[in-house]
Amino acid sequence: MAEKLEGAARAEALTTLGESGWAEVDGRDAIHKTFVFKNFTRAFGWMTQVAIVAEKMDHHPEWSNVYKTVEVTLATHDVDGLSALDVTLAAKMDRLAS
Ligand SMILES: C[C@H](O)[C@H](O)[C@H]1CNC2=NC(N)=NC(=O)C2=N1
Repeated sequence: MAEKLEGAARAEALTTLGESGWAEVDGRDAIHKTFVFKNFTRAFGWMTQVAIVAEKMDHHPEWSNVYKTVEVTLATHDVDGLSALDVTLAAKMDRLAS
């Protein structure tokens, strides 16, 4: 079971994530980022790669896709907030998009 990210560890993680465009969601302990790709094929290809990573982690994004844009929200439902799993998945998403 994941542990809820709190205190200094949470603040530090949010600072680092903020540098790559992740922001806290209003009214919910979750993070959000908008990924914009060159075209639909790139966006969907990235989603496919992320889906495999997410399934291996047993940690799944909330996301939607319109053409070349993917809106992503990450949270850990089991703890009703953020955990290290969200930080790890966010970093993997960034790396696969770069
Ligand atoms: C039973 C299963 O391991 C859990 O429901 C997993 C699946 N994927 C998950 N994904 C996310 N984002 N949060 C969770 O708490 C979560 N829990």
